[in-house]
Amino acid sequence: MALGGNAMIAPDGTASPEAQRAAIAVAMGPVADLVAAGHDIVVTHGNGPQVGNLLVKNALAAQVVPPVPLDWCGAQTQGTIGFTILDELEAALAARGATRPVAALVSRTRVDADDPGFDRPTKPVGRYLPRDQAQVLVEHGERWEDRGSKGWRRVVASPEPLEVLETPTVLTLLAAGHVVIAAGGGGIPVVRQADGTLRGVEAVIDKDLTAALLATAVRADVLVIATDVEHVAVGWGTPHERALGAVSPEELERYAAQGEFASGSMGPKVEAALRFVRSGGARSVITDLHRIADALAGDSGAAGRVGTIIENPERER
Ligand SMILES: Nc1ncnc2c1ncn2[C@@H]1O[C@H](COP(=O)(O)OP(=O)(O)O)[C@@H](O)[C@H]1O
Ligand SMILES: NC(=O)OP(=O)(O)O
Repeated sequence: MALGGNAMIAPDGTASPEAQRAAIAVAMGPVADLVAAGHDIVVTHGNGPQVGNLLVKNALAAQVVPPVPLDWCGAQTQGTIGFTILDELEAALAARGATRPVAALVSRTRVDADDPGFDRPTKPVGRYLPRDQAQVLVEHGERWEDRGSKGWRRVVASPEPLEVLETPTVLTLLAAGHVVIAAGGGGIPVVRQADGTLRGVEAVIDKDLTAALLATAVRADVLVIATDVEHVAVGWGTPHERALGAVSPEELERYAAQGEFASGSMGPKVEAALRFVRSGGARSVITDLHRIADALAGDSGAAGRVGTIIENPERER
């Protein structure tokens, strides 16, 4: 399951520790319901808002303490978000009378040092700012992008995830009955050097794309992409908006090629869902975090099928 970074801050974007803990406590309810129902789950979480905030702290404190690179910031978000998820998921499981051990893994994701993503930043991080304030930071050398109605957002390099290096450990923990929190923020980006050693690199990997990779590697039955909308839509934000329920990979690929899904938000989710079923996974589900149980059960809500469901036609249910 990939859990959106926005599910881990307050709806108004407040990212104080109290607001993050409260949001994560809410987010762990639906996850705990699935665990209590007997599912084995690996959770990958986002870190876009949080990692961007660490960059701001770096910049403001640079005269006092040395700034740390972006891979360190990513590792820090795995620590703080992982720690909070552990607390809140354990509490939510206890409230349901379910006892399952939970483990949060500091995890690295290998990327290619020559990935074109290093030259073309695409990953939105941190807070939204009005255009004039973003412009000042652009003049100081930062890359910012117009993200629509919410304002402008900083963008950083986001190379393709190639391999979650902790996959064997995830499998060991799953086999031992743990709920596993892994590859948070898409994983700490590392490259393999000529001498075989690893080196962290400055980037933020898209957690949905990493989730597809990890779900394939652990042979998950289903990739769940939990976000804040119940359906993927075509014609999104227009008078012709139409929610997608059950959709074939071919149809979804066609819409993606027509530019229906925004980069940095729904685009990577759709791409991740497609990659998982194209790599042999049975089913991908994109829906609101609070509707995941209904979507997995195949329920029909008042307005029809809950969630956007992409089935692999080559896999029997
Ligand atoms: N075609 C689309 N259908 C539905 N939502 C879309 C679409 N294009 C962009 N979005 C936006 O994508 C958002 C989810 O992406 P994002 O904010 O990155 O989520 P998360 O933090 O949960 O990973 C939705 O809240 C919606 O505003
Ligand atoms: N790393 C990442 O994809 O984070 P968000 O989902 O929070 O953008």
